[in-house]
Amino acid sequence: MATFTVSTGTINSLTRTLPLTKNTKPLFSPSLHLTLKASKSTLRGAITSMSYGKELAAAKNAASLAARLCQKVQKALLQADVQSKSDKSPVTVADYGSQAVVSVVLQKELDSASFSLVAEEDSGDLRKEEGKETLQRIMKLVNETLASDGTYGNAPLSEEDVLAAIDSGRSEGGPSGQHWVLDPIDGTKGFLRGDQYAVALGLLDEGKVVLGVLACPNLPLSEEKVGCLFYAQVSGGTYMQSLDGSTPTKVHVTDLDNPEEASFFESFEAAHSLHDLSSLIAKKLGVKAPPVRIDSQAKYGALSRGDGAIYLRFPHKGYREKIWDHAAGYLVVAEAGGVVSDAAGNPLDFSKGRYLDLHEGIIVTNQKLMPALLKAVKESLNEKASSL
Ligand SMILES: Nc1ncnc2c1ncn2[C@@H]1O[C@H](COP(=O)(O)O)[C@@H](OP(=O)(O)O)[C@H]1O
Ligand SMILES: [Mg+2]
Ligand SMILES: [Mg+2]
Ligand SMILES: [Mg+2]
Repeated sequence: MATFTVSTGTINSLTRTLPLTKNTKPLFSPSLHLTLKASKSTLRGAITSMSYGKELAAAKNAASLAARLCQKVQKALLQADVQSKSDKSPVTVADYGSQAVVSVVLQKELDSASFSLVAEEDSGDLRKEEGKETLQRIMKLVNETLASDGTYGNAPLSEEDVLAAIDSGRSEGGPSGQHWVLDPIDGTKGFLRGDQYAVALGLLDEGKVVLGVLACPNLPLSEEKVGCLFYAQVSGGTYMQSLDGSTPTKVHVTDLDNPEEASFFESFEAAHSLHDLSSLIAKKLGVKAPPVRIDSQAKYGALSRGDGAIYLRFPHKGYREKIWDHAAGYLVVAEAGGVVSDAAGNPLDFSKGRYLDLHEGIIVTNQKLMPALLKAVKESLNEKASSL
């Protein structure tokens, strides 16, 4: 097992050198020391001998290519790239383009007759008169991205092909059969700010997540390199490699058992998670470090390799979590030895369609810290309820 420690200073200078457009912030809070524990993978059992080997290879390809498209757009971020969805969340040409690329690659690599995809975006706004110009830009981006790979670019896609690829994501998922689950850009707000985001792709089989792939283009891989691809297969462990395909390393969550030494992740956006509640929970646990606020499922990826020990997510009342916001991240953490549950300690159930039914929120940590975390969560929720 090779263990290497990256000091906070290194992380800050690393993130400062990211080739981003605006508002690039250090990834980690100044007091956090990031310990990355990784063992060199022998690759035995990682890809070849597993039952989802073909699907995993296709998913890694699809997510990496989609990440390439996103990186290109993030570098050239323009206000005109942003559309507003009817639910008022932002959506960019990169969200649509990424979804189209993943859909096309998976269908080319796998049996397209039985293909089912549960994905965040749909083409509704692009089919309107005012979406025409955006659609053309998406088509160009998708074709350029597919051509850049050499394998998929022989016949350029038409506008109708792109719309159909996006709309293949309308599946409802559910408890039977296989369904891909895609968030083409998770952390769109982070993406727009020039911060963290992820392309998150999972595979459900009979209601269980069996594959998870997270492409995190702005997450440091090492002292020299930025951009991580995490992938996990059920019972196969979690691996991390560069987006351009370096040798994978096996990763594991932290083995910390003292909550006072733990640091915790939460959403950058206060609208997505109750920061006051997580600070109360952290205080009860005795956590000394300030919260590490980053966007997207990059939090699950970072936690899977031991950068920080806890992830707390408590949406405001009434919000319903979607499966694509957690499926891939869940498996990446679970296969790295972590535990993901709702605030009452129940496992997440991805078999109920597009939404997750949850008690209050989502908490993530290692097995040793989970009992103390659950206790602190319960006490904090009770306190919050009695103060209302
Ligand atoms: N009010 C809300 N509460 C909780 N989550 C929300 C939210 N509004 C949007 N989200 C979800 O939070 C995700 C981002 O998570 P994070 O805060 O960890 O970056 C968004 O994914 P998208 O960016 O894919 O839309 C979106 O699905
Ligand atoms: Mg969204
Ligand atoms: Mg999302
Ligand atoms: Mg998204």
